[in-house]
Amino acid sequence: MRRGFLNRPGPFGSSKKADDEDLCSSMSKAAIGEYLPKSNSDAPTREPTVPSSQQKSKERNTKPRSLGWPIDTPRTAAQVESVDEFVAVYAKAGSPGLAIRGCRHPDASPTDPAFCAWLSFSDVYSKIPNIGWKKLLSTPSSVPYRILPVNGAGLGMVATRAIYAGETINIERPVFISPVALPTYDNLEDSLQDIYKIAMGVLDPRTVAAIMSLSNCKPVTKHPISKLRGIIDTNTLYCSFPQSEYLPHYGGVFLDMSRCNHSCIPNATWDWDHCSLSMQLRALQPIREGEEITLSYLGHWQSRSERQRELKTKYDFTCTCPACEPAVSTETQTIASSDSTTKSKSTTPLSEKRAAIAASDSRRKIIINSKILADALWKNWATPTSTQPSTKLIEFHERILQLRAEEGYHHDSEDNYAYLAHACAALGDEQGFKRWAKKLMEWRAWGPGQTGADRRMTWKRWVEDPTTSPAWGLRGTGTN
Ligand SMILES: C[S@@+](CC[C@H](N)C(=O)[O-])C[C@H]1O[C@@H](n2cnc3c(N)ncnc32)[C@H](O)[C@@H]1O
Repeated sequence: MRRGFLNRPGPFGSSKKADDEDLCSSMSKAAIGEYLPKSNSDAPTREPTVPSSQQKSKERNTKPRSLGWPIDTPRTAAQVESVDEFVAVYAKAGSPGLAIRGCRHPDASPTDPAFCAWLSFSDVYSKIPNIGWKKLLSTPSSVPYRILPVNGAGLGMVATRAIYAGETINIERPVFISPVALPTYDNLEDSLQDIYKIAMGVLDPRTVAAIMSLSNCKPVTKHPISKLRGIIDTNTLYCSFPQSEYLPHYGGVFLDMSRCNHSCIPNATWDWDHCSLSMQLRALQPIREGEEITLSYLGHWQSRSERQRELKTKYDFTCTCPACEPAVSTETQTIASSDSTTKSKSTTPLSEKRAAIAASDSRRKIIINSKILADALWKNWATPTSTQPSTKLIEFHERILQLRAEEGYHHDSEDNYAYLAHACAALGDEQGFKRWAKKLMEWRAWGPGQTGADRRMTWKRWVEDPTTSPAWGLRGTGTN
């Protein structure tokens, strides 16, 4: 057997945070460099090698404490990008075998059709007991959407009533789960044929028919599994199983959520809950009745040309969302088409469009860079010895909130809200802390399941008594 590599990247494929980080490394940090220390004299004073007991006590008080969710959350292992990387992580995981599990409810018999066929590495499989998956209890009482034809994009998910920002639109289980990368034989399709046949065999034939009716953007060959493979590649949403240290990356196919089309300014996002094996679809913006519900298939902040390239390669379409095709003003269009002399002097629709795209690319670059710089800035600012002005951190995150809003992202700024709340706490500003923390909690981004409930409870406790929050008084002006 040659150890090969089947990788299914995409939204639909890769960890959102990992995507963001990859992008960061290739971009200039100049745009927000002004917020970072310019020289050593700006840096916090270093602790002596052998601290006195007084210094030790000061160190205890100033030692960085975890800021909790959404800033300090465990990261999943990095996505593998090449055959060599996959071979290495696969070996580290102990070269686990593949297992096919039919996921059933506890009251189903082992011969009943499964609601999901789960192709899993044995390292995950052995850690999750096959005792049956409880019925999903928390699905919204009436789903606020229908799957309908959408102009130029096949079928899509369309809102049947107004949906508020942060609202859970749907909670759904996948019908098929598979690792995003697999060891393969020389011929990929031959090696997958038996596996896919067994996997489809554990499902109800109606579920298999529904899977086979999903969209396929890949070429279909004569091979019996070519179409199914294309459907899986087109429709998987990223799911992770942190039970595996090295191979946590999986993709799930969903009968409804996989119908969501892409926008570079999406109005919805998804959160995976590995404990209940379910995906939550959540509104990022208020959505009007009749409006299409969209997801981003990409890490959010690439430039337009990078986005277009990736969408064409992976999903075979050209994006025409407002970020990719910004509207030009009718006034300029009229001038351009009716008066050729004025045209040469005024802004043409094309130059206006180019300028709008360049402005959007530049905002996105600053936003993505701010994500990596935020941690360094916090560490530099949130200490009594910092020489940074007390307003610096607040200005930084308020500026990012403004840029995000200009890009059409008005609500989903949980990291910025959290940093702003912690900055107020560091300055001993109780009201400021409560204001930003409440904004974070109103936004309801804590995610599904027990993890989400724990995150919410932590912030609720901090809001009740901001002096218990981790950053309280770190700038030395609070009660600490
Ligand atoms: C995951 S499916 C989405 C549902 C699909 N439209 C359907 O009919 O089932 C991804 C495919 O939908 C289409 N698609 C998604 N977003 C699109 C967009 N913004 N514009 C045009 N086509 C899009 C592309 O064909 C893409 O390969």
